[in-house]
Amino acid sequence: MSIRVAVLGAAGRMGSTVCRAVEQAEGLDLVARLDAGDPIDAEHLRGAQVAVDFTVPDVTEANVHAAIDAGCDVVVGTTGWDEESYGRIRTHLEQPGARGRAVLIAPNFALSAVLAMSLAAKAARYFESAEVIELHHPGKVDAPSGTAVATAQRLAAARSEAGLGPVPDATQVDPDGARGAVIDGIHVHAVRLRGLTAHEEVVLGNPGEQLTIRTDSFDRESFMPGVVLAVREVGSRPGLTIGLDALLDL
Ligand SMILES: NC(=O)C1=CN([C@@H]2O[C@H](COP(=O)(O)OP(=O)(O)OC[C@H]3O[C@@H](n4cnc5c(N)ncnc54)[C@H](OP(=O)(O)O)[C@@H]3O)[C@@H](O)[C@H]2O)C=CC1
Ligand SMILES: O=C(O)C1=N[C@H](C(=O)O)C[C@H](O)C1
Repeated sequence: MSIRVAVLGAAGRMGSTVCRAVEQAEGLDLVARLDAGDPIDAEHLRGAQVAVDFTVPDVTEANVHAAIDAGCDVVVGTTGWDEESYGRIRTHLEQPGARGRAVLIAPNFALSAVLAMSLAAKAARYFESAEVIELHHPGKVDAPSGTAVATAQRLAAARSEAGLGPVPDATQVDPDGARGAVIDGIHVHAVRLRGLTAHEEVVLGNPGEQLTIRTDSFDRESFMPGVVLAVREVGSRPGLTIGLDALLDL
């Protein structure tokens, strides 16, 4: 029996790639392509069991609530989530009408990026300094990337667990923000460049040495195995799952 899938943001860069991947995947059946202006309700979702959201940060949370209300499990790749919005999804999933429903939200579905984040978190405790540089296509609407935010949070958590203090930094004068965004104490730098797709470097430094962990998505194809895996698995994980790590046993 195939899993019926709806794609939200179906006309976008990721949504259109996801539509093709779902059409080609064994055991998945693409039943609805929704984009801006389309209501997200049972009628328009056309019997979908899983809705996949690759839209824009401003609307993704509302889409997920609507898809849950329409009886779907949801896989989300859109950025813009934080602890408060995760909390509202958890609360929604505890309501009687939504119990048993599942939502999986991942900042990055590419295997190389998921592994880079995991390796960086593992390495973080051994280095005095840590910074994140993310590099993307110039059509991206948000900065820093969701992946960079998640990476910085994981670096910070690993450092704190290991008892490390703040990263060394003598900067006192920086009127234009040249040191980048600071997320949980980790500096994050965003590059937007024609020709790029999605890339990230985590640089970790000690006296006399540096470890660089780099992930490159040259093509949106790189995200598809992770998205297809999430569509297949989400229904067996009721509640909210954040990140692909759990599905990969990392
Ligand atoms: N987790 C991951 O692995 C990845 C995540 N992303 C993230 O996915 C998101 C989408 O990226 P990308 O495809 O490049 O962006 P695009 O701008 O190419 O696509 C977004 C699409 O969503 C549509 N849209 C806007 N509002 C709604 C709505 N209310 N309901 C349904 N559709 C809507 C847009 O329509 P219109 O243009 O008409 O407004 C557009 O077609 C971003 O947040 C990005 O960071 C990207 C790559 C990988
Ligand atoms: O907008 C993109 O392209 C990407 N967005 C995600 C993010 O913000 O982390 C994932 C990937 O970096 C591509």
